[in-house]
Amino acid sequence: MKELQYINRFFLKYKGRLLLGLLVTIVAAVFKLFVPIIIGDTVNIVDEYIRGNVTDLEYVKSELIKNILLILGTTLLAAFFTFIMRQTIIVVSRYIEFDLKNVVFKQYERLSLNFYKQNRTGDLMNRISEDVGKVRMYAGPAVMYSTTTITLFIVVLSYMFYKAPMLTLYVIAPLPVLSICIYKLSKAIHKRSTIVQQTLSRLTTFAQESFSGISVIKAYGIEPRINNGFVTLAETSRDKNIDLARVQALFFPLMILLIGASNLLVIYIGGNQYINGEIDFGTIVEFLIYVNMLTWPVAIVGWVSSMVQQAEASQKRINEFLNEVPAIQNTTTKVETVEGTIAFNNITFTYPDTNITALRNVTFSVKAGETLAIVGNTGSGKSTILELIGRLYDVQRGTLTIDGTPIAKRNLENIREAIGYVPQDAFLFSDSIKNNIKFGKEEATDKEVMEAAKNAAVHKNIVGFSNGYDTVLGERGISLSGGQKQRVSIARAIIKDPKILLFDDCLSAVDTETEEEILQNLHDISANKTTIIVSHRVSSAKNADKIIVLEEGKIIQQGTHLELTNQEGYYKELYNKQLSEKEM
Ligand SMILES: Nc1ncnc2c1ncn2[C@@H]1O[C@H](COP(=O)(O)OP(=O)(O)OP(=O)(O)O)[C@@H](O)[C@H]1O
Repeated sequence: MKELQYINRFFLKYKGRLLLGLLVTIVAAVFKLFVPIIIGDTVNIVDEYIRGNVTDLEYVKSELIKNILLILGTTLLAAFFTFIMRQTIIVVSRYIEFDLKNVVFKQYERLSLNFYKQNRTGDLMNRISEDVGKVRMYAGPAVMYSTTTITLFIVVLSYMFYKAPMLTLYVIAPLPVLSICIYKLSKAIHKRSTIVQQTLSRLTTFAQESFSGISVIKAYGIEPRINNGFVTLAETSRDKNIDLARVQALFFPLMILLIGASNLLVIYIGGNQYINGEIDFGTIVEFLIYVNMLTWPVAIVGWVSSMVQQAEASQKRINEFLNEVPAIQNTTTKVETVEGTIAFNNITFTYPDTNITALRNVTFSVKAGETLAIVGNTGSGKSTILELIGRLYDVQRGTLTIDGTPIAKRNLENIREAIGYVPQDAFLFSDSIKNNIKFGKEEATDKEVMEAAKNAAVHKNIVGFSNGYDTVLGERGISLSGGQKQRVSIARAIIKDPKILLFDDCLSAVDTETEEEILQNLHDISANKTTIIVSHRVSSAKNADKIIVLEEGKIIQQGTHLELTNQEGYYKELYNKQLSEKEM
């Protein structure tokens, strides 16, 4: 229960509703007690009449009608309180589920990129849905059933002992056996359902990947192989489900068996006591109802304890993530304006998860409003520089300053607000093109969206679609070409009107003419912005105020286009190569 202590804060938050729920549960249990008493009383009246102790038929009839009305009234009240009980306790558990999901999601958002490298998406999804769901079962049904059981037990058993102590001892004897059996059965069911869940998730992942990669599967003609893979997984899933169903099928027969045993005891022992004149006939009937009333709560003790165990395991998994401290911390809440001067001073950076040293003693600076281009072979560390500026990772050796202050000492939120980042793989959401662009500025007007799209040279493509800017992208909509995606992603950065623009090789999929158009537009837009363009093309770099050339994490050349084309080296070679390709 140590891990589940985390949930106490939510119990405290909803204490009013919860207390009301518990109170109503107790009242509902007390009302349930009255029905068997009235039934017992009714049977006794009839018994007395049959035995000739009471002869006034009218009196018997009126007593019976009175009792029927009482039973009806009490049952209705018990039902009403049971309804209120569910409305309070179960509703509270839904609130707690909602709160917990939000807490986990917020924590996911706070965690750094490294965390996402170390944990699989499926696992993150499971903890926020499956595990939270299991904890809800503890916060709602487990609390409700435990309260019902405890109250019923105290109320019903005390009354039973008061009415017929010996008979009570006999009839409750099978109940602990029932509870232990159900507990063992619940554990076996839990074990099997975990396996069923795992096989199901493997099956879903397989199907999902097959659908995403359907074009590759068809192009390679490997449908039969994929089909066989699916059938094998489906067979395993079927077998595990059958295994689970077999154990589940034992649950009700076992309950019926043990209730039957208790009923027999009531009839046999109670019958003997009635014959001996120790109890009246109504008590036997009353006890029969009580035994059946107690069986379900007893069975539930086993079920609830297995539910609590599962919730404990799930909360432990959730706590693991909640206790994770984000690698990147915001050290100040002071609101700061960002001018955009960026300086790398002797920075060496190694990725913590792979131990790959991506940058070695890198030193350069860009003044606010200037444009810097970074060129270099693939894997030379270009993207890493942009990631450090966005503080997706913290610098380990050397210093990175923004406007002269080390980046770690600046307000992280302000830094990120000041950056418009276009990643190498443009990511667009399954939403309209307009909303994808507005992602950069939520309150942007349609005119601003169009303006940004024009500057990113994608407006003409968008208006060519039948739904224009409302065209939905992704699974349920159309897919854009690589170049179109890149340009929508550029529009998203432009609309933000940030102080720092970071373009990570985001013109690679557009033709040189469109590239030229976008660069021309950027030139106007970025007049007062610091712009860093990562590219493999000299055409993207040539107009920059400064160009740096990276090789295996080191700066091997830096200067302007003119300076670099006038010296032997990587840049000049690249320039000549791309020039001759263009002429061909
Ligand atoms: N998130 C990461 N975790 C671990 N290693 C990484 C990560 N990103 C990049 N690397 C490694 O760091 C090195 C530099 O990568 P980087 O992406 O900065 O190169 P790049 O110059 O941008 O390459 P490209 O032009 O192909 O995009 C590579 O060896 C790469 O394998």
